[in-house]
Amino acid sequence: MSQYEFSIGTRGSALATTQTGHVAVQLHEISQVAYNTVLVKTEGDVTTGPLSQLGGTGVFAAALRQALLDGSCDMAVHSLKDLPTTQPDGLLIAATPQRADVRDALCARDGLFLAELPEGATVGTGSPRRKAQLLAFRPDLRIVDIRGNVGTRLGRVKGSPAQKDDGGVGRTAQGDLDAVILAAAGLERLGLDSHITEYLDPEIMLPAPGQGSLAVEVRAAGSGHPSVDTALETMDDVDTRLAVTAERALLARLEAGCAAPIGALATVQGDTLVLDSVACSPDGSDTMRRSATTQQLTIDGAQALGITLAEQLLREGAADLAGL
Ligand SMILES: NCc1[nH]cc(CCC(=O)O)c1CC(=O)O
Repeated sequence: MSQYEFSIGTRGSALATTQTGHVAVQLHEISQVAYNTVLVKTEGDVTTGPLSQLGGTGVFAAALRQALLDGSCDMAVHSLKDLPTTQPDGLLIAATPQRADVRDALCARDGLFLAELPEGATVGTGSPRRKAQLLAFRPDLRIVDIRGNVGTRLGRVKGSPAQKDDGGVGRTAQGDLDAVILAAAGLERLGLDSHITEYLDPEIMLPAPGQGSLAVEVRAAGSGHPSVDTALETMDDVDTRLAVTAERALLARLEAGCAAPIGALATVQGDTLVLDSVACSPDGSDTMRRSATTQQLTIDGAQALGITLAEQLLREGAADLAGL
């Protein structure tokens, strides 16, 4: 049985390899099955230019999914928020591990909070969702479209500390922005959370559907290793699964992708699943926040909740508002 091992695919970024490494180690510890890692290059990694203009959704996920389908690997670990809501034939999400911090994080110069940034301060983000919600709260801010990996983005902040051992934060000669916004989960997974100057309250900044959550995807027939399949079941977190199912159902019903100024966050509170959502005009001048709840704590119940809330948003004009 020495050849018995599973093969786990990952993108090459520091965030992707870190996330995949954690999942692989956990699966190995539960199943005692050995593993190997397969590096997969994706279009999102090689294309430069504004993220919001990259062709369609799923640039990060498509190549990983192809590697799964053609048998180059047995499972793939995705950031769920980068995963298109349409599930390809032949693949399924076998586990959504317990979710990390869902919030967006401000990484500002000089320890500043969002409310303390000076009039007209520059904030870097490539996300229309973050841009719109920032401007809704602080219309004076100047939002700068940036992209690149987490370390590159942190390096854009003025006076960001040069550290060789902090995950490759390349200090540009000096930063040019007052702040950037990144997902807290990614920063924490990379051990870079010391750069966070404020965890943004979801009342101000609703995260992307699926933010902070990983998805372990396998072929429909499973990973090919019964004890690894069992380990995947063990790793699946029910509350996370319910929450992200509701958030993604909302996104799918809105026919919106990760480039839309739409935020959503579901949480299990006792016996209730609460779904909060926001649709914004791209310039943040107009926002529509709506919430709904269900006591049906099942996948079907979560899906219905997302669809119901999306349909309410659409009835009230969210498609025109958010440019969907
Ligand atoms: N779009 C890139 C991406 N995909 C997942 C994360 C962070 C981790 C997560 O949200 O699970 C990030 C970076 C970011 O948005 O700051």
